[in-house]
Amino acid sequence: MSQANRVSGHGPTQENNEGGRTHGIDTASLGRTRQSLSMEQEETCMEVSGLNLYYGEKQALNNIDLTIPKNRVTAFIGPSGCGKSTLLRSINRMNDLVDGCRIEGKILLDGVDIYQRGTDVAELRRRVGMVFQKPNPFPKSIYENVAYGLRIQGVKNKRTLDEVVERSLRGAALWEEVKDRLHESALGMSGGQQQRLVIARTIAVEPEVLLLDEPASALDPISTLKIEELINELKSRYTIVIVTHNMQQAARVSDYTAFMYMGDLIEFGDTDSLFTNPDKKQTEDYITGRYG
Ligand SMILES: Nc1ncnc2c1ncn2[C@@H]1O[C@H](COP(=O)(O)OP(=O)(O)OP(=O)(O)O)[C@@H](O)[C@H]1O
Repeated sequence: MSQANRVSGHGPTQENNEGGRTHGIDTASLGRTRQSLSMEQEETCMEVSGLNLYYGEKQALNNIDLTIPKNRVTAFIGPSGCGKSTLLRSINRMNDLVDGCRIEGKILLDGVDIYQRGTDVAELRRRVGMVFQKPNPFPKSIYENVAYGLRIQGVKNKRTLDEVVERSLRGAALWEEVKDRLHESALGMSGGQQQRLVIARTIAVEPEVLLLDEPASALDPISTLKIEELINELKSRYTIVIVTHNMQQAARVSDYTAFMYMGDLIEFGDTDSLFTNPDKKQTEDYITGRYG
């Protein structure tokens, strides 16, 4: 058992690890070198505490407590309807836009409750950017898509805009593919390129956190791989939270994983431990494909 599998909070007794390949998830072929992870050693980026969320009468999240570590990738997994997207959208208050949605509890960003009265929600969404399942570039040029957030902030200087556009496109691993057609419509790009463009647009305004809601589920396998590689590169600069239906993907890209079921956070831990030696029976049933 690796060091990563001995992190506190996971019982050592379950006999379910067969030489690195457990529950159908091949943790030995994660495509990157795992470092030993322990929440005790992580810097906190965000802290969710006592979060209850209701859509009208229906409660969708039940008393969620979760610490999101800085400059790591945290994955939310669980069967359809368990509340992954709802929790993700709570982290930058996207649920404010849903009629009848009500929350109790706190979500701290750098120690400050994002739900406290007087929070500048537009500024919060700049700091906590979001990328959705379906790429949603604006019907504008590639350049203008990336420059959009700065233009909204009133930046007019061409040199500044050029620099940010190039830096963001490089950051999203897209520059080489588009540098000769920056002024062509973004709608002419492939789906995978569009999704990386949306990531470039999001990082152009220098967020601290990137929320990714199934960012590769509408993409082909090669584009998916590019997004996964990009996530691995971006985490040195950003805290990333990803919702994914794909457990292999969660195992490949994330450092920490939260397993949710029917609005509850069942288990949270470092990804290797959660997939190879889960604490809870419900987690084990899910990752072995018994439901979901
Ligand atoms: N806008 C909404 N209004 C009412 N109920 C909603 C709304 N959005 C989600 N729900 C309900 O909240 C629960 C959690 O939904 P959510 O989309 O967060 O789950 P999920 O785990 O992300 O699901 P999936 O994997 O299918 O996307 C579900 O019962 C869903 O029907």
